[in-house]
Amino acid sequence: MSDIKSDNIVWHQGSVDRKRREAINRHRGLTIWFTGLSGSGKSTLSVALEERLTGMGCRTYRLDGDNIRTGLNRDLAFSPDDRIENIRRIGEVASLFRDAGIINLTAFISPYRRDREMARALADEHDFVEVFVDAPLELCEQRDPKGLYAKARSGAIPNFTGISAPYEPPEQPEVHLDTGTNSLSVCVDQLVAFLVRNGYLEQSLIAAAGQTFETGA
Ligand SMILES: Nc1ncnc2c1ncn2[C@@H]1O[C@H](COP(=O)(O)OS(=O)(=O)O)[C@@H](OP(=O)(O)O)[C@H]1O
Ligand SMILES: Nc1ncnc2c1ncn2[C@@H]1O[C@H](COP(=O)(O)OP(=O)(O)O)[C@@H](O)[C@H]1O
Repeated sequence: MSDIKSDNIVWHQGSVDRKRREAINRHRGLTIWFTGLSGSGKSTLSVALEERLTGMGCRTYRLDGDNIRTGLNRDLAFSPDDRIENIRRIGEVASLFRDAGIINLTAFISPYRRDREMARALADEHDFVEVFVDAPLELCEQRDPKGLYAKARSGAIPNFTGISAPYEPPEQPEVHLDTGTNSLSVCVDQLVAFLVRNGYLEQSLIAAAGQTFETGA
């Protein structure tokens, strides 16, 4: 890649590859990328979907904005440049998890379309499922699970998404969830149905969990 700062970097290939890891896991490495306003339901959904997938015997890992910002990305705040770098790093981390054969669920506002597309571009086709967690700003503000909208309205938090910073909704997400109207369990069922319908989950995993799904549209 042209933007690598160092010369003399030579890729080192191991002997265990992604295919072998995936064969053991009985599913592909996959990124499920949740995007939406604060309070739209990204964290809640990713936790619930991870619970469901783990119940089927899938290997999963959840990457959540608030958590990652206490560690790997603790040097980043919420300026446009910092958000771009936040999502660039998460795109790379998600790529590592795919290579590990793990279903990774990312819950970041990821407000810029271009950055989400950059994260997608690191994945093979079909290995990146963008989920638009859609709830109207007014509802997110009513929910205000962490009291951040109130702080943002009072001016205590600058650059707050939806109030004083932009959010660019996906144009063609693989899954569009209306969390303003539908319950959490309906949304999780929609997600699982999408994964089954599109061949991400083997029938044997689903059968082992004793679950049945309506996979129609
Ligand atoms: N200014 C501002 N704007 C938006 N959100 C803010 C801000 N300051 C702090 N928070 C809290 O940080 C969480 C969003 O972090 P992300 O890493 O997902 O943001 S981004 O993708 O870089 O835009 C977000 O979490 P969620 O509510 O889960 O979305 C907030 O808890
Ligand atoms: N269908 C739904 N999916 C996800 N969350 C929902 C849904 N309906 C209501 N909620 C509620 O909305 C809030 C979403 O908060 P959270 O998951 O922290 O959002 P985000 O991670 O996008 O900031 C929670 O209080 C959750 O219980």
